Amino acid sequence: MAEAVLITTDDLEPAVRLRAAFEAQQLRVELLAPGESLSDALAEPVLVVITGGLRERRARALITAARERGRLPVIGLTEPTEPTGRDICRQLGLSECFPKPIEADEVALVGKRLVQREELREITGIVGDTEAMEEVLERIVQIAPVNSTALILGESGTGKELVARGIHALSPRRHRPFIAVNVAALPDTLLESELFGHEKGSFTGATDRRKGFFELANGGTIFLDELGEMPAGTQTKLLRVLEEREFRRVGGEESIRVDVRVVAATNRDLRDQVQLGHFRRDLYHRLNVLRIDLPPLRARREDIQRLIDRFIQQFSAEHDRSFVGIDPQALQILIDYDWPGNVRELRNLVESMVVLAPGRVIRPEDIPADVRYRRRDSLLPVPVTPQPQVSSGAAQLNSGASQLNGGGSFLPAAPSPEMEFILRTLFDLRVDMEDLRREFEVYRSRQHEGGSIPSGPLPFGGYQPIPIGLPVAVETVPHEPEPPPREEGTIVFRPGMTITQMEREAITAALLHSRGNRRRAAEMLGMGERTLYRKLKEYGIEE
Ligand SMILES: Nc1ncnc2c1ncn2[C@@H]1O[C@H](COP(=O)(O)OP(=O)(O)OP(=O)(O)O)[C@@H](O)[C@H]1O
Repeated sequence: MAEAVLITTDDLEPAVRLRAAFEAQQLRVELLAPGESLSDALAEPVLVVITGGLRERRARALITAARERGRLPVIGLTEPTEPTGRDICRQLGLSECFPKPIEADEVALVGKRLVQREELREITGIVGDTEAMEEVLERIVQIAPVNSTALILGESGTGKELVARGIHALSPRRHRPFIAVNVAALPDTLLESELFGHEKGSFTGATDRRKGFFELANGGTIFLDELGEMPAGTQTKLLRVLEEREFRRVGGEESIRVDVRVVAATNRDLRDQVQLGHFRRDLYHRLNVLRIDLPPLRARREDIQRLIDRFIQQFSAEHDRSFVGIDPQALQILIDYDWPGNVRELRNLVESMVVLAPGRVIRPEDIPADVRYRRRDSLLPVPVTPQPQVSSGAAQLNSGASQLNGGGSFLPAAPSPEMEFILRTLFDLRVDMEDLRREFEVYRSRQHEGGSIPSGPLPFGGYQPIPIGLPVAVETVPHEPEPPPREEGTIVFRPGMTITQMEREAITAALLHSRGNRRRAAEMLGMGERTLYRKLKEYGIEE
């Protein structure tokens, strides 16, 4: 069935002008006569425009029917005498409102963008209804049709590649190749030849002439992920491609011209990299023309439930499991968690729970301990022994901090002020002890290295105590004990840990030990750099 914008004829004059304006935007239009509903339309609606009587029964029925169809956007035209504005618009369940008399071209432009936003969600699978994500989608729609370079900034796992794919998919280049290159995953020695190709014999192993990604992407888009990791020599060559649209293959003399749109992304602060002299200032300015900032997941917690629903649906189908959803308490734990690995971490977690959870609903006990223990708003790292009967003396102490759920396990609730005071004091004490212990170890290791022993007081101040109110947990659920704090370069085995969890620990420890140097970390772990890179992504490990 063809797709069309449905315009009601409640007010015929603007309806006719809007039809012409939408058609000028290459969108088909169908007029909906008074009394006709969405199901009377011959075409599949992609947008509904209600030209009058917004508070009347028919308009309300159309809005409800649009909602029932998922995400069908609705624009409403308000009378000059009617109140208008974003709040009114939301109250009425409309995507956008325009007061009469309207500027038909403006309404059609906004309408087209709404249609494209939904198209974008469908093509890329981007989930997010928060204002921050709506803005991101709007930016993609604006940026897509032009040819300029685009820069996407955001923490790892926030969806930068999805956005880059969205820009390509809505652009006139969409029928040409989209090539994604992860700059950090390629060793420096190979990067240039992978990007720009090489001539036969240009280096050991170059047995043939080979085209690089820029040539392969000709006419399309190249996505350079983790651009902040690009070595200086390659940055210079990239700048030349951006400015002159040409380059030479490694070991080649001939200049090759290409028509490639560059979309770059990084999770590093490129301005800092410029200040530190690690990134070319001119390249930064060349790239920073059109920019999209992706918010971390913890800054848009309202999207978490939608993402979980989407991933449960997706992975239940993929793994042939009949999952129906998530228990409200489990959902709250996931909403409260800080998601350092962002959407990727959430996606991986939901997949593992869909595969491993015994029931058809994700329950709090299906959530791995490390996620439950790092809850944003929990209070303390003190495990409280669970009390099976709430009537005992110990349980009374506990009762302010927990409530019994239907399944018989204790769930954290706000502790009483006395309880909170006691637990906070214990926590402070623990932090102080931890600081003392670390300071003492530094002192002792200096002594060991034969360095001068400070005669004054011990060098306090080198460590940041953990601020109160940060992710620490009062754990009253009768499960795993609280994991002991990690020391730099130490892997702690806890009973119940899986090989995967051990591997995650080992990778984190190796990175700490190598101060973030991936190559050294990979060597220590006896794995290839690419494998390490893949695992960092898989486990959502932040460096
Ligand atoms: N808004 C979103 N809706 C649905 N899925 C998402 C969203 N954001 C990210 N994802 C999913 O999370 C995973 C990571 O996304 P993506 O690779 O685009 O992140 P990234 O920011 O490019 O990460 P990195 O910086 O590590 O390369 C992918 O599986 C992607 O499909």
